Amino acid sequence: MSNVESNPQLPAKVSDIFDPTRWRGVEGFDLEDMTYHRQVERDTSGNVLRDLPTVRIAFNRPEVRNAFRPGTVDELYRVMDHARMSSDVATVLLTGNGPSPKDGGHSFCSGGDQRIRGRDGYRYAEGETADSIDPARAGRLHILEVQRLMRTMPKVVIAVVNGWAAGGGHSLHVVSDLTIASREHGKFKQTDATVGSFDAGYGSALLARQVGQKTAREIFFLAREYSAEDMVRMGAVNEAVDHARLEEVALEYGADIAKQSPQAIRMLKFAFNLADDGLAGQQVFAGEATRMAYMTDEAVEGRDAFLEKRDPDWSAHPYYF
Ligand SMILES: CC(C)(COP(=O)(O)OP(=O)(O)OC[C@H]1O[C@@H](n2cnc3c(N)ncnc32)[C@H](O)[C@@H]1OP(=O)(O)O)[C@@H](O)C(=O)NCCC(=O)NCCSC(=O)CCC(=O)c1ccccc1C(=O)O
Repeated sequence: MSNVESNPQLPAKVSDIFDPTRWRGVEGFDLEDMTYHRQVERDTSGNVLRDLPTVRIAFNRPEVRNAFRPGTVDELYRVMDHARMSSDVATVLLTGNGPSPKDGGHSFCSGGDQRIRGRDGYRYAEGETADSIDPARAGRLHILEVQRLMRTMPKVVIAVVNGWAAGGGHSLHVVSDLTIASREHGKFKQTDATVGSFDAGYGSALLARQVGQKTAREIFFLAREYSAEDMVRMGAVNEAVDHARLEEVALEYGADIAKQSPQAIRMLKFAFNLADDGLAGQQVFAGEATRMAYMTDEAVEGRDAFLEKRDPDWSAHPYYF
């Protein structure tokens, strides 16, 4: 064992392709269904030298193919929002831990946990099954709130599909900015309609933008299984990668993203979203345009003139054309 690997500060190896030397656990979260790690640089003894700009958020219920229950979605929202508000984070990797200790199956996410699905949405439960549902708490469909957060956060979200992406898990890959998938274990299947559910928002309409109307309808209406290579051909996945190298390649993507201007990345992300997101997309794009305007001397003059109770002097600021 090398010096690094024997360092007790290393996080637990939460997944087959997780390299503990590249990460530290993010403190302050008491997580049951998710894991949350920050990329770090370590010295030869394994001590952290500095944080690097990528975080890793992972589903941690591999025994049920990383299906999500309401508590999972609560945790996912909290860590995703923390990543959104961390001003030195450029890229979020969303993935699944595994393989399953029960049968060795690999999964990214298999969508809503069908065992605790009620008539009003997914129910909070003490245990794993329907008999432990909390009758006092209403059902939730708040994975859609996570989708909106992923879509509107000014960072690049990469789905790192290490196994099954099914149902609502398929939708999470669709709403991610980029997707890379395991050549051996990455599998895609839109099972919503099979279980009487339907993502009639990003999961279907945005998918149609990515792969075309006929192909998107095939994916939903036939609920067939597709490989990572199939999805690359269709245009829904950026790259199929050897399983052993999947997280390494994801970090290479993150390193390339970190070389670009943060402002350019967020303006580009919001520009890519704008037409499909309508006025909500325009609002997000326009908010960033306003932030940039506030950084100019011209906007500072407007604010200062108000505070100094004088007319603004725009003479130094031409009508650019
Ligand atoms: C993913 C599979 C294709 C994998 O198949 P396989 O490798 O053969 O494994 P299995 O033996 O089937 O599964 C192993 C083990 O895991 C359990 N399990 C798997 N998936 C789930 C699940 N989603 N919920 C509960 N349990 C699950 C399975 O029962 C086995 O347990 P054992 O005890 O060991 O028997 C396959 O597993 C599969 O098809 N899974 C179901 C996929 C699915 O239908 N998901 C739900 C789709 S609906 C949805 O996700 C709604 C989400 C949502 O909230 C939403 C709401 C409104 C609008 C939009 C959305 C949105 O989609 O986001």
